[in-house]
Amino acid sequence: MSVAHKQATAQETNMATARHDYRFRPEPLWENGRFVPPTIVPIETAVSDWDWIDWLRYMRESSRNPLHGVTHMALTEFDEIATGMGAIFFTPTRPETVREAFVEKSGSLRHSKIRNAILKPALREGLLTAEGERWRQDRRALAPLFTPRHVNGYADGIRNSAGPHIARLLETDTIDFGAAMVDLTYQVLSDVMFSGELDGGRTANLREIDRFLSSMGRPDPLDFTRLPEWIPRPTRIGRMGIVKRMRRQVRELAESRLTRIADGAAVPDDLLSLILSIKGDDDRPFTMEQIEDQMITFIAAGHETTSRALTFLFYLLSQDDAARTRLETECDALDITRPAIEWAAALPFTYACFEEAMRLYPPAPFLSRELKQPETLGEHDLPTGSVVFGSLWALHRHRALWDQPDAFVPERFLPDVRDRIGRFQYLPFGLGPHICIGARFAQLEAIVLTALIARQFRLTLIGDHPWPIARVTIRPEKPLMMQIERRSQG
Ligand code: HEM
Repeated sequence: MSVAHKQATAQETNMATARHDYRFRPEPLWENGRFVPPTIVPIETAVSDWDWIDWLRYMRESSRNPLHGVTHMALTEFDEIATGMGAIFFTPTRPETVREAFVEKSGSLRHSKIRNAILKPALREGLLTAEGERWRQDRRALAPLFTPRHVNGYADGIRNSAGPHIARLLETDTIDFGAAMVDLTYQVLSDVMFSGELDGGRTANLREIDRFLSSMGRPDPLDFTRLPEWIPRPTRIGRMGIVKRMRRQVRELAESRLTRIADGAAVPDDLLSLILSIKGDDDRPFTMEQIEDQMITFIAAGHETTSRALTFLFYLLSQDDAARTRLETECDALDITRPAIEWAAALPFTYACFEEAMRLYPPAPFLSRELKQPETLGEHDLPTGSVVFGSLWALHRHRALWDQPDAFVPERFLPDVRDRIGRFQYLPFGLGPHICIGARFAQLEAIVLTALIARQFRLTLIGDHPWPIARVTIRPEKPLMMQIERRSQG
């Protein structure tokens, strides 16, 4: 019996007697020789059949875990439209409609209120949250920092930074692997972007960032209403202290760098120095506010995403011996004296595993927008204010787009068959004008870190299977406990 069928049966039983059981958690299983990790069981009834109790429960559960907001209909049919609580919600899942909405007609979209409510208090006018002319100018100014030439230049920096951090983090018997990956990607980013000067490598800072991101990423129930953004959200009160402290640290570092530059002293050749040297459209350098916003944004957008992808990748490998052996064999054969930029080409299966992990657990799962003018998307005429919800979770697991949609099948991403996957059905880095500016950096970093870890260590799950929960990123709900076995000297 397929997972979808099994889950459907469980649901039907529930539906006969009660409302949707948001607490139901299926067991992991093997299906047609493939590992299927436990995953969210979506609500089956059509939104049009819901009464206000269904809506209240849906809002409460979606606030606790936004993955519960993805309905069975979104996973099985194309372009779900729902009306409720005075708003229209449109979830494009036909790849052509996804392209139409986020590329061709992206000019009709703005970031949604809920996205702004979650991200803006901390990121202010950083690239992830800015819009209109401000965003256009900043994107143009920052784009050169992420060209292939620049990112390739970071490759050996990533590799040199990662080695000692991996040794420090994984030289132990058991570990919360998710936390270790957050630590690792933060340290690598901090080294490459700020030459490790941001916090002098203090993990206290890291813990704060982690706490801040996990609290920031949870929508407040009031975010689902039409109440204006300036009305304080109860669950967000008290979180801003962390943001203020981080901003102060970032400003102090930027100011001390600027002083050193003005004094003619040598400064590290890193991303911060580049940000401090770029000029906007008006030929002026970024203001201190802009620098703070962009640096906080790069920290927030740049380390958690990659760490989640690695966390789920190593979890999936820990369950699939054949895939793990193949990946280890490939990584063992790698000549690590070669420049890191050449590694990806030598590791096609490893890269396929990374892509498949991001299909099953897209680190940034939702592209949340609303219409700023009436627009036709797919077959629907939508009024101003309609929510356009790009659900990478639904797209990546859509029953009509993927074979064995919930199973771990890395081979589908191998180079000889990769082009069978439609351009607009797999979008871990988003699409359109707001496509991830750091994608190339993340791909490079992920392959380097995966190869270095897999050559030296083997991880075995010793605790519960991870239950995916969406905050800003998809993360395991509880610590992902792994046993570590040393394989080689690296
Ligand atoms: C596996 C790692 C990553 C994933 C899956 C990822 C995913 C995404 C996605 C889906 C978006 C689009 C959001 C939207 O349209 O609402 C995005 C935007 C963005 N990402 Fe990433 N990201 C990753 C790594 C990074 C890194 C390493 C950086 C920087 C160093 C970064 C910086 C940004 C920024 C600044 C934006 C906003 C772009 C704009 O609106 O112009 N990301 N990312």
